Amino acid sequence: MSHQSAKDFFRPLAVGAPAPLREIPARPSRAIHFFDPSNEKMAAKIPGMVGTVDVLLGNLEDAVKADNKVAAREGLVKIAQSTDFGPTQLWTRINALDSPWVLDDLTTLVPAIGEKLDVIMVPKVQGAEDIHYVDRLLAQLEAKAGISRPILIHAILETARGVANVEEICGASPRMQGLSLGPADLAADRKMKTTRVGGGHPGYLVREDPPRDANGDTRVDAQRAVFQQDLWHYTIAKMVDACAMHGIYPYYGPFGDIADVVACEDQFRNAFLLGCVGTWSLHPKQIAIANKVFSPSVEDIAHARRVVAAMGDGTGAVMIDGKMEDDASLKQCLVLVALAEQLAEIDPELKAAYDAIPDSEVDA
Ligand SMILES: CC(=O)SCCNC(=O)CCNC(=O)[C@H](O)C(C)(C)COP(=O)(O)OP(=O)(O)OC[C@H]1O[C@@H](n2cnc3c(N)ncnc32)[C@H](O)[C@@H]1OP(=O)(O)O
Ligand SMILES: O=CC(=O)O
Ligand SMILES: [Mg+2]
Repeated sequence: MSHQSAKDFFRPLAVGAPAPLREIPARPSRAIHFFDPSNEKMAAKIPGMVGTVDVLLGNLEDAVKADNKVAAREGLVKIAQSTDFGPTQLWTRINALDSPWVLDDLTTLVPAIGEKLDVIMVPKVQGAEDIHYVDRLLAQLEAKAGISRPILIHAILETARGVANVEEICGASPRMQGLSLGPADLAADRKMKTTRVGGGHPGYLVREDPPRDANGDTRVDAQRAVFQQDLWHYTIAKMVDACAMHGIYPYYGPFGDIADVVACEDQFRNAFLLGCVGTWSLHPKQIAIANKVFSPSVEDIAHARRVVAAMGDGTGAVMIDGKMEDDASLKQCLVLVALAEQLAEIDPELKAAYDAIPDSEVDA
């Protein structure tokens, strides 16, 4: 394996390409909303969705019919050129690197709309070599088109090899913005015996121990509580650690049961609690769920502010409501407070809710 020297890591990979970023900005991205630019009805709704969602993503890969790949690419160019995205980020998901479409995706999109594209999502990433390929090609295309700032890369974690290589993927380029879990492709690649797009499975469970009868014999046939488990816990946790280590951002991915808004909210919340900053939205009704889940609750912010106020210079230990707080719990509270401040800047409703927290709930 060859190793790049540290001094070369932040050098542009093509003469005339913009300088790589040293830090990936923490921009709100609670929902990455997918649309198919070749679907005229869906595409017509996109300009009206600006400002209602943190990220709009023109999807060119799976879920776009093979016959519509060119129309999707051209549709995205048209929408991007004719829309002012204001505070909303514009992302795209290109086709897989081994597909017949991806080269044209990149060589078309960067010159046409590169100045408006914030992030390119790359599916089915297997290892650092896939990121290096896209990195160099983007630098060449940016240089040729005179793009003023680097387009960032987001990888989908959806192959067993990608999961095994997750740390090297995160650190493969200063363009790396983040990772999303791709539970549908990952399940297929791992040969999991499921048929769903994300979410849980009733067969993946643990069962309460059997009771004993008067003779002390176990009654395995007795009614026993079962607890459904999270199929995605291991991968999400591994992804979160790899992203945190490299200063980039982890996201849950798709939740395919559009009608089950309750389980969708649960899956999103598990990801939020484990450290993810956002998720995908496949249908307009998933945007509100994502925005709610990935914004800290008013109760959490009230508590976090109390801890910050009580902890003074940030050292030592205090008791609040019978619980010990110290430097470490303060740091968790500061994560939530910083996120709330960032979201309040772009979401007036959230700002009003956080501003309405009475001082009496904050003063220790
Ligand atoms: C495993 C993976 O790779 S996941 C990522 C790839 N998958 C995707 O991107 C899927 C994106 N979403 C979709 O294709 C669609 O939402 C579907 C197929 C899931 C459901 O579509 P429909 O059956 O049309 O949904 P529904 O009838 O509820 O749509 C209601 C309205 O919302 C619109 N709509 C649906 N999805 C979207 C969307 N993602 N963005 C914008 N508008 C949408 C519909 O056009 C429809 O408009 P109308 O009221 O003017 O008729
Ligand atoms: O692309 C997403 C997935 O789950 O597969
Ligand atoms: Mg996939």
